[in-house]
Amino acid sequence: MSKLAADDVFKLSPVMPVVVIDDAAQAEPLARVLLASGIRTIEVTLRTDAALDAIREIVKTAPEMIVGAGTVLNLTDLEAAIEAGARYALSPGATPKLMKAARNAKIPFIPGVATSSEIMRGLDLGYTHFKFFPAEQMGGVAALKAQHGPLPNAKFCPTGGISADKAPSYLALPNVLCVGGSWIAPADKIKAQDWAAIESAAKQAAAMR
Ligand SMILES: O=C(O)C(=O)C[C@H](O)[C@H](O)COP(=O)(O)O
Repeated sequence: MSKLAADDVFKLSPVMPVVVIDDAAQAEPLARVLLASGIRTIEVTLRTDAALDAIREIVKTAPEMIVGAGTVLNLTDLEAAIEAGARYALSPGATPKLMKAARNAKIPFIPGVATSSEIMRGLDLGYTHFKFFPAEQMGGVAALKAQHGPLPNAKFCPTGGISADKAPSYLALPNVLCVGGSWIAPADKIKAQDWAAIESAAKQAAAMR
């Protein structure tokens, strides 16, 4: 399978659903309902014991879904994500060690940043695409607007505290290619298998931009 670029990842969908999956059996129906709603990608956070199995399950049962791994905190997580079949990896932050090593990885790695210095460290190492985390708490739309002046080459997927009503103002910014969030498929709705609620939020998200 050809390697995606970070730019390709950011252009898959205006909204990247960030999910916490407790039971890998929920992965296939979740991927199916997102695909049917027009969402082609999903970020499975490596926060649960079931996460890697959930990624494997999606790769096997819903191959049209482009699955990424979130909460990739170190090289061990990155290797595990690649082994499970993730097509990209994201982190809430990034250590210099992880950013340096991940440049040669088989999948694109998207570091998390919250300040100008963190963005500049990433740019120095050749990264241009970043997760802005936690977006709302770190200044939201106004902060990203301010970063665009001095750092126009940095592109962002803001994530953290974003909801359906807040997403459009992020997506209108020139340095934002997509937004991430758990509001499309929150953990309680996945657990309850409330696919109808997830479908309705996903359809609304797919139509944004
Ligand atoms: O686990 C990670 O890799 C993260 O970076 C954290 C998630 O992106 C946020 O937890 C998004 O969640 P909401 O704020 O509920 O939309």
